[in-house]
Amino acid sequence: MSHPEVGERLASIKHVVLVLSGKGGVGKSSCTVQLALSLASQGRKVGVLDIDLCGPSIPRMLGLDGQQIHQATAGWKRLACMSIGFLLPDKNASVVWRGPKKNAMIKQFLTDVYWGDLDYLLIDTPPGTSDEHLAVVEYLQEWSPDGAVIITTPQAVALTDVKKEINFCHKVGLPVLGLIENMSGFVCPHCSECTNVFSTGGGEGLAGHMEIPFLGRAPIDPNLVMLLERPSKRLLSIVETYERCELSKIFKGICERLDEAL
Ligand SMILES: Nc1ncnc2c1ncn2[C@@H]1O[C@H](COP(=O)(O)OP(=O)(O)OP(=O)(O)O)[C@@H](O)[C@H]1O
Ligand code: SF4
Repeated sequence: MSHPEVGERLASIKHVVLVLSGKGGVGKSSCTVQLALSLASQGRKVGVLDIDLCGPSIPRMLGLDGQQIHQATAGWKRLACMSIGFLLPDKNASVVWRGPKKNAMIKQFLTDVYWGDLDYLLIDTPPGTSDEHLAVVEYLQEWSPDGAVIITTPQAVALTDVKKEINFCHKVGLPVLGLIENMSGFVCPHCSECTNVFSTGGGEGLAGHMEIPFLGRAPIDPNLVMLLERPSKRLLSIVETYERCELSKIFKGICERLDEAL
């Protein structure tokens, strides 16, 4: 089915990138947020669309829980966000919907939200391949999204699911822009010794094997947890706080490689 209204609404957006993960809890939403913060701190206009309808975490991570405002502009910096989390009566409300209702919600997000000019629209998805993925891929089909970034942790059990995710992308004709290995070791804040809690290098090996770009590896960083658990109430001040976090240097490199892949 044709969806020209989606194309019209997204016409002023340069790049649309989906963020996917095979398994839950590997840090997909926090990597989406870090990509957004990193791009915003480089002066890009960034929007984040959260289509993890049953577990939206982007509003909480950006400190927007319970707020109506979901866009902030300061000078050249611009960060916008849309999530079902803004539409629920409270943060403990659960969404128990079948496929057609989820599809309708995603279509509404893609046709009704006015983003204005954006350099990047990052779409955070649920783990695995579900109704939400099929819906977003179908609605974006004619408009041709740039592709997908896949998040994994280094251990074998997560990597098996990543192969499935890559195969899904191939099946639906979604280019894989690259892979990020998250939670790749823990750097001790006292002695800077790196302990490979979940082993390391598995993501890079898999990327080589599947012939997709490896965007980089991000270690476990307690400062990120603090940043995302207690974000500032001003949307753009989280960009400034993140710039002081060690992980921001790593994500700067990841964003540069993402730019190259685009
Ligand atoms: N590199 C990291 N360093 C420290 N904590 C991290 C890192 N990456 C993710 N986390 C933490 O791990 C938890 C899970 O991350 P997140 O919610 O991003 O995972 P997810 O893959 O999106 O989960 P879901 O399956 O619910 O969509 C969060 O509390 C997050 O702050
Ligand atoms: S040396 Fe080992 S135990 Fe000591 S602070 Fe570093 S990681 Fe922790």
